[in-house]
Amino acid sequence: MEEDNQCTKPHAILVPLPLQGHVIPFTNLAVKLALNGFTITFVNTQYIHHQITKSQPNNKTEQDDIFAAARKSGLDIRYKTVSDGFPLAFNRFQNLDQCLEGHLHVYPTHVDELVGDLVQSDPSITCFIADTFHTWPETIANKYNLVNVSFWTEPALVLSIYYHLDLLKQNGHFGFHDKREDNIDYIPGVQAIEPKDLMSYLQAADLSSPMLRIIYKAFHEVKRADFILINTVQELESETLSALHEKQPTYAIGPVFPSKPTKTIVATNLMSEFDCTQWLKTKPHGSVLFISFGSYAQVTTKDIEEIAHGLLLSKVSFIWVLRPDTTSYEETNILPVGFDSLTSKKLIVPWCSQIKVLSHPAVGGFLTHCGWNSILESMWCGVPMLCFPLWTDQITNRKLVVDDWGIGLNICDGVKPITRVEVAEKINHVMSEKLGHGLQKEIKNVRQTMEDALTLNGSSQKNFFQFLSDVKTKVQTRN
Ligand SMILES: O=c1ccn([C@@H]2O[C@H](COP(=O)(O)OP(=O)(O)O[C@H]3O[C@H](CO)[C@@H](O)[C@H](O)[C@H]3O)[C@@H](O)[C@H]2O)c(=O)[nH]1
Repeated sequence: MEEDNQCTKPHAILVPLPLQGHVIPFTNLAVKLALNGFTITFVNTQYIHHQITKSQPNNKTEQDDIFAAARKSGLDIRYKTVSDGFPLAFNRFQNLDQCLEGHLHVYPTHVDELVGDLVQSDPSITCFIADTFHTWPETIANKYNLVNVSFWTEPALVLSIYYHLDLLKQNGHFGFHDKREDNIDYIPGVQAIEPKDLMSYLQAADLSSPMLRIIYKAFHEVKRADFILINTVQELESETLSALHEKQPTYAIGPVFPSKPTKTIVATNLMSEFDCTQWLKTKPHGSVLFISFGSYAQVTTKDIEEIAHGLLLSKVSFIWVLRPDTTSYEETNILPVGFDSLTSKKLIVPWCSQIKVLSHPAVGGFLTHCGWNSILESMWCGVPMLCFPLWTDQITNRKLVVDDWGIGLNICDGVKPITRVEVAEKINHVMSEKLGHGLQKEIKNVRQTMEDALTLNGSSQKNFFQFLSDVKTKVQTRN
């Protein structure tokens, strides 16, 4: 019996991109797979592991192994760390290009070595689940005869655009200094989209940046994956998903959250969390605006100043997550003079549990940089958004939120700089019961769609079970 179980129980190695917005959905996926009979070996970089343990309240037993509590609860999740090639003290964000070069050339060698050791010591390992942004999954999966699964942590729309870079190039919308400016209407499953809504990397002038080289390689690589998992919902992006599915087996399994999103048993925070619960308790229903720009995007001091003044003009209560590196790695005093004085209307924190804050009934709006996790969490909590996209997929995600789904507003038109008056106006629109009624109605529908997708017969659950079954078949037929 034991032997049979060993043979049929799939064992997957999971390797997220070493960034907060990727580690969170990967951790949730690990738990979801383990709850459904997988053995998991989860691999974080030593740097990510160090950041997580540093951010934990003292004396927590899971400090050395973030999955210790999950294992105690019966889940078979093992934990490994790997070097990304840089010393722990190296500032990866401040030296982004150097860090990306390392990710292209050094990090894969370490992952390869680790996977080789793991596979040799444990032949039950059959499956390799890596972030789509990694540039080497095919090589490693092939070398060790593992089923190759790509996990995409952004919307299907964004995947589809990267997937069809060749079409964008052929049609002159990408890869040229004088690019076409008309709509892009030839990507399978994607409605006509304006070039200004493309991800920032595809709008950049430098065509040989390390980031673009990663993109070329990663989206060449993904085409050889056996399966693609996407953290989205079928009903929200059905045409795009169908078109992708025609190319490769693609499964929309989102939102990939813990079963109780506000009570996760695995530590993932890279920064220490401030508890906002007591403060929120004192606020009326729907009266608080939450503001966060995710884990690493940077904002100009000028924009911070306009947002700060806009907040004061709007007169709403708010929680603002201002990471110490929000504007730069040197500047710490970024708020306008006078803004920082304590009033009961505002709470400024370096980091908090975003999902806990968004789930609180006092929160009525979210000024967000449009990271995909933030969007999924806001939709799940039924909180309308004010969109302030900064770079990468956030630009394209904004289109989904504002133009396609009608669950958010633009903070500005994206051409002219943001102004405090406009910021205040938009905040009051989103937060007003009357003016924000349309947004609230739409977001309730989206929340229902997500909830339905996660029921036993819902699309995400069915897709997930189909994936489990397909992966098992594939494992059995590996040569
Ligand atoms: O105080 C905070 C702020 C954020 N979060 C969490 O951190 C995650 C942030 O993820 P996301 O909103 O996606 O933003 P980024 O950290 O910027 O994520 C990166 O990864 C995402 C997924 O690939 C992309 O969509 C983004 O553009 C990219 O910047 C979310 O789960 C938040 O709940 C907290 O828990 N507390």
